[in-house]
Amino acid sequence: MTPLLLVLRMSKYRLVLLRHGEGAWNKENRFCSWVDQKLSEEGVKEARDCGRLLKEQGYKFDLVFTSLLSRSIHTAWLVLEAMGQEWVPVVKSWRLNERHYGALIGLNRAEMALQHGEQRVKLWRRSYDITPPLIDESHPYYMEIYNDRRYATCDVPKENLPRAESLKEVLDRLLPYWNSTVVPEILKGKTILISGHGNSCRAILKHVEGVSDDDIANVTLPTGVPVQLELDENLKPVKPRQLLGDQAKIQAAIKKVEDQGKAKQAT
Ligand SMILES: O=C(O)[C@H](O)COP(=O)(O)O
Repeated sequence: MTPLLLVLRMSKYRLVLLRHGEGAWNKENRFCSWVDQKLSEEGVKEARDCGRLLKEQGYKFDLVFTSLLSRSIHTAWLVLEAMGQEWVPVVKSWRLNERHYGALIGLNRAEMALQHGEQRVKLWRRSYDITPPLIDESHPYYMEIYNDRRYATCDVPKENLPRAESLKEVLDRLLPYWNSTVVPEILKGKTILISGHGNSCRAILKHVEGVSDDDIANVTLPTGVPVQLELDENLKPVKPRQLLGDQAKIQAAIKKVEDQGKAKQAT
């Protein structure tokens, strides 16, 4: 490689994406999505460990983005606390929320795989443009979600908030926020942490890395593992994403998330 090309490929910005620590419903293998479940004990530990790891790596954050869901906010707090960087501003938006799983919310993935087949569950979970069945007012969590005060603070009227989303629809609602609010901060040279969700982080990866519609089905993120992106001045990756931490443990955690969609009677 010529020195010029080498310079062109140099990393200018570092960004960390983080799927929140384990939540209570991750443990129970239920689609959690927009239900505001808190972190489990293990999730609290994962977030603290993540903070310690990022501190060891020398990270100094200038700004943190979270969704409106407690598990992403608590994860950000615990990470910053473990790093001794509690003062760093935290900005929240519904546009970073987990994918809206519609009528699947609250259901057990393994039982859904028994009823509908593992392939259907895999398509619901990982395909790019398949929207799960819509939630309606008869759903047990409908009121809890849409009557929550936090959704009266959004930049769209409550009636226009999603009733179910494919990953593509997550990206469609996330991208305006990414372009108007996150990108300008990255371009100012700020080191940013996005404490989001499995599927909001997948949507960002799809966009930033230009992952194809087919290949994004093979991207699964474990809870509490920071994903480091190194970007050039055009915010294009200069190297593959790095999942930080013990690689064997990370691979095992990815497999565990994937296996949540295997058919099994709930115990
Ligand atoms: O919404 C949820 O329950 C999860 O955080 C993401 O679920 P998934 O791994 O089935 O997409």
